Amino acid sequence: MSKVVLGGSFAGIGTTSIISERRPEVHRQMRNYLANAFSDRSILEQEEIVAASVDAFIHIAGVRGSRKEGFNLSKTLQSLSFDITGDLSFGETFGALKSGEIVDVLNRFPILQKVVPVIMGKKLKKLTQDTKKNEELSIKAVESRVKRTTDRKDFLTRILEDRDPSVVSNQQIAAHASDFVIAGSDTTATTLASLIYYLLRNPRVMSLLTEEIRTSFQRYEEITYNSTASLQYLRAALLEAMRIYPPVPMGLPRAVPEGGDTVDGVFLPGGVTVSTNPIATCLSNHNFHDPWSFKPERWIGKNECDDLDCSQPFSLGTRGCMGRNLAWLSLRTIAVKLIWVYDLELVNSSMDWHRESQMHTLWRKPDLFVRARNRGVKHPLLEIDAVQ
Ligand code: HEM
Repeated sequence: MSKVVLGGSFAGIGTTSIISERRPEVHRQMRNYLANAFSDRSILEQEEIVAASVDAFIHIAGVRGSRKEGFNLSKTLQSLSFDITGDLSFGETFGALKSGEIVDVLNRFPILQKVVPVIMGKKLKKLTQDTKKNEELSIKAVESRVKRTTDRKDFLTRILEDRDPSVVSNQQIAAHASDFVIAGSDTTATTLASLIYYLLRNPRVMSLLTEEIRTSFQRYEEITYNSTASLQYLRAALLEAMRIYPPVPMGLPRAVPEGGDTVDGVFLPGGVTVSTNPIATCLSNHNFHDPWSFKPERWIGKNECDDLDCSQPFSLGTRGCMGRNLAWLSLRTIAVKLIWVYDLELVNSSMDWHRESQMHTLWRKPDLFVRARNRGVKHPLLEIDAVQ
């Protein structure tokens, strides 16, 4: 059984959701009726919606990143992942990338205000504290998506297809939808920020990954979920980024079942809360050789030095991440498109971004200013005169 982990929406108005629901049987039912929205088939259908936001991000990276002062990659990735999860969950984009302001998103979707200030810091909290709206706006967004006749393939497509409205209300769907944004946006943005930071601090690794990416594709349009699946060094670099900087850094609480149980040779009475701390397991030299070094090679071929199973960024078991297919779609296509088009450079090369990060349930990530220079790719998307 799990406690509320990354927030959990709507509990205040009597609706539990996939993250906040604690009764195993009810939670299992929820997972069953949501599973279809996250299947491999659904991910392929959702790819077009995801790609629209990724392409907007690639354009913006070129416009803003070509300046001497660079652009804040960490914040822009946060906006991108908000737009992707919002678009899939509520049937409309939040527009965070274009407006450059996550505050606008929060005013439209106040349910997110509970968790986002944890991630983004006090300044944001102050900007949004006057908004007294409640969950109604999220429900309205779902209702309007339910009424609309559309052939767009988002999470709601499958959820609505499979639902019995007498069992799963619009309010229930809105609660899940808010959870998807909370669970899927910061985690994806964090992994990519960690990846790019560590690549820029490790030129050898960056050059191997760049070689793999640039020799695999002739045209931008070839970069897809399926075509990036065979990139072994990319997969390894992403796994290493999630090991060295776990996107969900807190120990996820689990209750020992009634009657007690034995964990690692120690008997624990029922009801006791246990957890495994990802930072401790991923950065312990008992589990990983030279744990503070960024070495994608750990994840390739035979490895007798590391206990790779100690890094479980998506967790395991009945509460493990439902969105991992979607996460891989975003992680792979964003990283590949960025590196295929641009040569990247840290603006402040002496900054220790990892050391300056703070953990407040999730990560409070410092700014990460990066320059992005087009290596000579010609594509209408990359013309620097439209969106800024
Ligand atoms: C790199 C990206 C991601 C990472 C590292 C990640 C990690 C996790 C972790 C560790 C959990 C487990 C919580 C627990 O065991 O209690 C979780 C749960 C969950 N994740 Fe993800 N996640 C990612 C992306 C996504 C995305 C893109 C979505 C969908 C929009 C998503 C949806 C969910 C949901 C719905 C749950 C709750 C599952 C349940 O309680 O049954 N995640 N995620």
